[in-house]
Amino acid sequence: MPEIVIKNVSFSYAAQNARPALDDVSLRIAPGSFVGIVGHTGSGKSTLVSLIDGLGKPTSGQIQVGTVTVDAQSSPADLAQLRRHVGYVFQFPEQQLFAETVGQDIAFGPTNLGWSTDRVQAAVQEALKLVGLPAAFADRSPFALSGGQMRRAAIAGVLAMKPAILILDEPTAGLDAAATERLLTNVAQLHAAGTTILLITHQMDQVARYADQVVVMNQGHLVKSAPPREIFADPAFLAANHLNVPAAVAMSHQLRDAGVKIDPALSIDALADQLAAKLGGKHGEQ
Ligand SMILES: Nc1ncnc2c1ncn2[C@@H]1O[C@H](COP(=O)(O)OP(=O)(O)OP(=O)(O)O)[C@@H](O)[C@H]1O
Repeated sequence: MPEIVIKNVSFSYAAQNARPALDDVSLRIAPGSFVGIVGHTGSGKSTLVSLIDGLGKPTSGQIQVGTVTVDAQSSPADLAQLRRHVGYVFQFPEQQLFAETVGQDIAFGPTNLGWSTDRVQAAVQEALKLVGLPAAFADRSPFALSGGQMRRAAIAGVLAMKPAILILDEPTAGLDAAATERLLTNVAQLHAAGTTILLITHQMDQVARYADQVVVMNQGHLVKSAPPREIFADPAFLAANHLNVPAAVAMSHQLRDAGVKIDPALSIDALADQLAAKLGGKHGEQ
């Protein structure tokens, strides 16, 4: 499983840009981590993950994924090497569905990797299972599915290539509560099976529930990389970085850390009571 090491990476979209999209970012992500990447709009989250996927090269600094290292001098072929390890689910991935059937769509990536027909077909079926779609959906038109099902079919196309690192850019945007829950459960299962997850989100409850490391971006800078308990425990830091963490989310995270299973239907008062009982009753004073 590859480690990700980002060393002093800066990136500008255009030389005349007053402010680089990424400014001297350094970060280490251990294999098998679940990383939540958060920050205000335009803070550099998508730019950061797109460089990890080799979609561009750093203006300065280095990105290492496993044994592959890229920098400002790297060739397109070097950048493509990064992609061997990484699957990138773009925002609204269903907009990229194009084939006549779901099966053909999912098969596109594995076929491009040069896999045999049998291996591709097995990967298609496995990917459908991973996202919880019935095997028979392989023969359906992707455009005859619900919005949530289309999203899952598109994600299956990325999973079929069996990436060791999975990037998800706001994967639940526009989904209802049930579809959100199903999708995040799938992602948690992939993580449990060893996949490194990089989740860009504005939903702090998703970070609280799943992430073991939170990367906070602000105006192209990486301002902090730490476990959620550290990030959520500092209201001044949260406010300074425009992170809206409802009290219930912060509390539910502390309870998760303390080993308590959270009932999502609990009111904030009930959560506060549980937290006080578990952690010694100090919470209400903060
Ligand atoms: N293709 C592009 N060309 C020029 N500038 C860009 C391009 N994409 C992003 N930027 C700029 O780079 C900066 C970082 O953008 P980025 O998309 O990485 O932020 P983000 O944190 O992912 O934002 P959001 O939460 O809105 O998706 C912003 O100032 C943005 O305007």
